[in-house]
Amino acid sequence: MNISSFNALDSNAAAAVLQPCADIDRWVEAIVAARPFASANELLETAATAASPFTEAEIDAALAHHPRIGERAAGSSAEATLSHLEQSGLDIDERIAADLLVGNRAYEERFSRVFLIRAAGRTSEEILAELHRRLANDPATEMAEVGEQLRAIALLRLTSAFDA
Ligand SMILES: NC(=O)NC1=NC(=O)NC1=O
Repeated sequence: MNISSFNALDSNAAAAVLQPCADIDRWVEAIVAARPFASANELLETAATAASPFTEAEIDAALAHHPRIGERAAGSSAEATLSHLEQSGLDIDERIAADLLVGNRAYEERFSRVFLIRAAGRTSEEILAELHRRLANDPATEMAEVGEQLRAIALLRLTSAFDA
């Protein structure tokens, strides 16, 4: 989509473009309200600022839709399609899949939410190493890291939506 057609959308339609990037109403509404944008980059800057930080409540609500790393996103929603696309580049073999399953479970036990990481541009080994590293985080540190990953995924999704 180009920025001028995004500017011209009514608020609901504009929000529908943004929601699959991060299902956080405050964030979506802040970007919609900041229109018109002179460029896609201006939209991205607004989005980055509005996502710094996401609150714990916003993060936990948004994570409800993220599939586990290594698992196929359920359904055919825009968000599920994006998740699948982002994870399709992962070269997950038997061993890695087993280690991710164990690691995801341990992470969910410890932090009571799904392990979230920007998968695009990372190998499955890097993701497994990050999972093990972050498992050792204290809850507050990990909360901040999750927020950063959610922000990175949202901005990546926005960038491809506006081919910025
Ligand atoms: N649990 C996850 O990390 N999920 C995801 N990471 C991505 O980059 N896309 C996802 O859906």
